Amino acid sequence: MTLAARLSLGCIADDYTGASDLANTLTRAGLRTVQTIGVPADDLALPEVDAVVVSLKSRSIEAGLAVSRSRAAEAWLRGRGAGHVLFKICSTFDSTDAGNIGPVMDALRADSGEAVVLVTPAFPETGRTVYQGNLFVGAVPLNESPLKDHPLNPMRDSNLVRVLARQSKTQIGLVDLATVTRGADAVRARLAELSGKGIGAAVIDAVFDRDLETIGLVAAGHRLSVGASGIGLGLARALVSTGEVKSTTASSAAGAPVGGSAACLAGSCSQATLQQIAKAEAVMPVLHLDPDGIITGAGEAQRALEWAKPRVVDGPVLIASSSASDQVAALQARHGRDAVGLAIEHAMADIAEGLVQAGVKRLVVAGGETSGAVVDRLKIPGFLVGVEIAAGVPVLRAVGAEKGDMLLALKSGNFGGAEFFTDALGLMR
Ligand SMILES: Nc1ncnc2c1ncn2[C@@H]1O[C@H](COP(=O)(O)OP(=O)(O)O)[C@@H](O)[C@H]1O
Ligand SMILES: O=C(O)[C@@H](O)C(=O)COP(=O)(O)O
Repeated sequence: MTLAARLSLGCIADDYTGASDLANTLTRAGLRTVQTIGVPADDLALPEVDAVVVSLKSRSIEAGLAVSRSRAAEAWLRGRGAGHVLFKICSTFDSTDAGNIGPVMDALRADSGEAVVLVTPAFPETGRTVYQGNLFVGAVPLNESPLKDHPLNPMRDSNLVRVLARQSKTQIGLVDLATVTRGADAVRARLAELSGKGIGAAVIDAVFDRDLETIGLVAAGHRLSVGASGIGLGLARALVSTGEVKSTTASSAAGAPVGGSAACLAGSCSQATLQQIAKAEAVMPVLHLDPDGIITGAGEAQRALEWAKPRVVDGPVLIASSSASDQVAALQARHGRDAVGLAIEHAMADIAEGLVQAGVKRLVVAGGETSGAVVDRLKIPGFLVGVEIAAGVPVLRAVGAEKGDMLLALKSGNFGGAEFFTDALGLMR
């Protein structure tokens, strides 16, 4: 692997869609960036880069495992010279009280020797803003947004100081918007004050990109931060403005067309994805899987492949497991939340594998956990970032994949406009 003399930014993302969102943001801000799946093998050939985003599937696994995998990624990034490591979490702070943001932050903080960690999931471009420590999704607080019904990480408290305090061993402070608005020195002074009180992490308000630029300037002087693409934007702009990184115009890494057939898989049950599936019905064949059939082992994946194979030769198809929140809740009540999630992810991976064997080379996947299961099954070790389809979702070109050239789009459940599937396929040639 070829890297710049010293990696300017190391990132650990807790899911694969989140990683591609961050890699997209860093690329657009001028950093040469690559997304790897897990810690890359030494023989993975990658171009020279300023930033590496190591993708983990650690958002919804047992906390101890999330900690050990994140620490291994951090050690690898530090070993390549990364002075700053960003732990990329979801812009909707997806995690239960038994969740992993706090434990991973605590472990990375200890490893980094960081006094006080900056934390913000703000990502204004996608409507995620933080005020007085409360996360807003568009116009509503997190606990009133559709995230209250997320299948794996239902978010019922919008106050992130409280949410993080329930997960972390350290006390959590707040840097409010008034302080951020006064500039980097005011933020530094507030952090020093919090640190003096033994507070080990601070949620920082951010409403506009300019707030994230201030935060980025401060964060760049630290060893560790926690947040979504917004703080990535701030860090990237700080690295460019201080001359640490020479800005590079985003190249069209999607490069030459790959051809082959195209397919879409949706495992996200978010309102945005449900709407995108409904729109897709008008323009491509759509198969709705029977989620109960998947769990009771009734050969749903095989049935889906038999349906899809004759159709993909004529044009793209979409296969979806997604259901509305009341049906998700009913299914989980019958079979258990984890069993449902895992069984459907496994079926989606089976379907993706079968589709690729049948000649699919362009694949759109909706859902973070779903994307993780699919990419792992396809044994793709990394991605280069291509053009942006929608905020937070780039076209990705697989590197080092056994199956050869492939283009993917890994869509966070919540991202993209109503016509997302068509928009994506239009840019994936
Ligand atoms: N019909 C369904 N009922 C219950 N759970 C489902 C259904 N379809 C998919 N799932 C599961 O819901 C979870 C969705 O998570 P994810 O793929 O991360 O989407 P998002 O990006 O919206 O968070 C996955 O574990 C998936 O297997
Ligand atoms: O920050 C975000 O919102 C996304 O990058 C993200 O993490 C996506 O997670 P999923 O919604 O589970 O795909």
